[in-house]
Amino acid sequence: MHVSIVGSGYVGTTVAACLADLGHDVINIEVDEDIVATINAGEAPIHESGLAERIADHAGTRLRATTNYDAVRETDVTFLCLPTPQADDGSLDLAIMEAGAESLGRALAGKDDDHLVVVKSTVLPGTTEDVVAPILEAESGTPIGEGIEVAMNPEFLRMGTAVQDFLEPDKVVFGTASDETAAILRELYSPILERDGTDLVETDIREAELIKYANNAFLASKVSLVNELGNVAKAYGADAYEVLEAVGLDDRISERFMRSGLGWGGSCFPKDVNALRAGAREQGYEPELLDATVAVNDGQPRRLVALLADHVPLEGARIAVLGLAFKPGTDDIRKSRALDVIDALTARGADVVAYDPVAIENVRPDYPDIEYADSAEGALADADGAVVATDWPEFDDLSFDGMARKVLVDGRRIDVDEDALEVYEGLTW
Ligand SMILES: NC(=O)c1ccc[n+]([C@@H]2O[C@H](COP(=O)([O-])OP(=O)(O)OC[C@H]3O[C@@H](n4cnc5c(N)ncnc54)[C@H](O)[C@@H]3O)[C@@H](O)[C@H]2O)c1
Ligand SMILES: O=c1ccn([C@@H]2O[C@H](COP(=O)(O)OP(=O)(O)O[C@H]3O[C@H](CO)[C@@H](O)[C@H](O)[C@H]3O)[C@@H](O)[C@H]2O)c(=O)[nH]1
Repeated sequence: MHVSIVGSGYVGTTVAACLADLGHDVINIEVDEDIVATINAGEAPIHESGLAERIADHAGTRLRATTNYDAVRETDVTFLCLPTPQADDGSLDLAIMEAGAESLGRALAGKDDDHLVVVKSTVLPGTTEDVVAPILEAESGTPIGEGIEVAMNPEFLRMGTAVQDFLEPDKVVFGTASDETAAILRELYSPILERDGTDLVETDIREAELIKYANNAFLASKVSLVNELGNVAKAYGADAYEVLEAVGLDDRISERFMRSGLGWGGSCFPKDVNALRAGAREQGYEPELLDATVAVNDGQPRRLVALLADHVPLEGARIAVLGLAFKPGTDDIRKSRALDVIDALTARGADVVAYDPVAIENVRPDYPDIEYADSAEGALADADGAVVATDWPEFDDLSFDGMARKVLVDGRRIDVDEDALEVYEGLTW
């Protein structure tokens, strides 16, 4: 099929390269000229395992990129993969989606054959039908249902494993208003749907939109519950990891997403949980559990720093922060818990020396006054204490020999030789 993809960030680039790999003819429409040039040169604009090879294989043949929305006219289906950020008050900001829908609608004006517009961005229930569809209709002059159809197909990929998550998903969700539309999506996704292990969910548009939020709210709340149980375990002098490993053996609970510690960050959980909270309030419902999910998450960095302060007077102390990315395997620092740890340490007068294998340059502009080291051991040298904020595998089996005081507070349960330390404290164990 001929497919256009509007927005070529994490989701748009991954989906485009993977659909090209599945045999479709794909064009990315992107406002950033550097991204367009990078894709057309056969290179990946972001780092995701398996992405560069796919772009190199298909660029110039089945995969192209352009800044010109008119390219959608040569395609049958357009995916909107635009950002849906958080507004200052926590609610969902649809300005970029609206601008993209306007450009797309204008480009579709007078197109002869039928066109399907699929919202892949994470949007609250009603957005596709009540915001995107009316803009498309107004700008194209074509009534929805008479040449232009809309659908919603949320994306569940994780950063770091995006290509694999897209090609080998647990589930694919189609939110459509007609079986004809669902049939187009089934054809587009057919190799993925045919593999063992992919469940297909066909539902209405509103449900598809909410499935994405419910999924992220569930996972974020699971980690917050695990963290709350971890804090209780710590208060009792028990090891939360042993407790939760046993709890996870119950099929109804599952052993995945059970790592307690500093909590969740990233470009999705924080903004999506907040958008759902704001949306629920707008609908007249008080989302008390989701409020608590955020409150527990916000408390973890402060708890980590308070634990360290029990062992090291922080005023004037040299403290190593190991890990800056919001999780291992990425240089993304958006809403990383490590930044909250740095804020709490500097507020208490500590001198921070930070290390991360890939994320330092993303932190430096906003934190020009802290020190950066080029290895974990470099950060630990002469430090009066250290904290682990991201569970990079390279932090396993660290040497603490150079530390002024061998005090480590671990927010992520890395593998540590506790005997090599004067003090080792886990956040929840
Ligand atoms: N990143 C993830 O892991 C992930 C996973 C699932 C779903 N999502 C959701 O998918 C959506 C996109 O997320 P992302 O992480 O890919 O965002 P992103 O910020 O990485 O990429 C968005 C791209 O859109 C481009 N863009 C902005 N305005 C444009 C316009 N008018 N026309 C064309 N291009 C334009 C930007 O330049 C950017 O390259 C969001 O709703 C997000 O919540 C993200
Ligand atoms: O047991 C766990 C698991 C995760 N985390 C933290 O949770 C955050 C999110 O991790 P992860 O889900 O792996 O990262 P994302 O790439 O943000 O992916 C999430 O957000 C995406 C965007 O919506 C969705 O598509 C994915 O399904 C969803 O997992 C990170 O800070 C992790 O450190 C924990 O603290 N403990």
